[in-house]
Amino acid sequence: MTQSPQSTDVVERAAEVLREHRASIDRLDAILVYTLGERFKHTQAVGRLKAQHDLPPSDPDREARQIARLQELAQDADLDPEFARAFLQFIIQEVIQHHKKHQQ
Ligand SMILES: O=C(O)C(=O)C[C@]1(C(=O)O)C=C[C@@H](O)C=C1
Repeated sequence: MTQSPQSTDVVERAAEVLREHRASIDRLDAILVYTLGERFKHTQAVGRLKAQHDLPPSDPDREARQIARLQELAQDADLDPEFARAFLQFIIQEVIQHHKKHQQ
């Protein structure tokens, strides 16, 4: 079956909807980046504190509580909890590498 060409109106409306979604995506990406920047400021301070007081870079009990909490939040937010877990784990691994550098 051949498709009938779409009217200019339909094509323009689709382009407008796409533009609107992309504007929201750009705004949310900026929020993510600024939020991560804020988070890393706190974890850098934690890293210095841990180095000063000879505390271990990682705290698996704390991580388990964070992951459980984030997975509940993810469910409420209609986000895949497994994705939320993997994302947090990825960030925490990066933080732990930073903490280790403070201790060298
Ligand atoms: O809370 C800490 O002790 C941290 O070092 C921060 C943080 C995190 O990024 O949230 C990182 C490493 C730990 O294993 C647990 C949590």
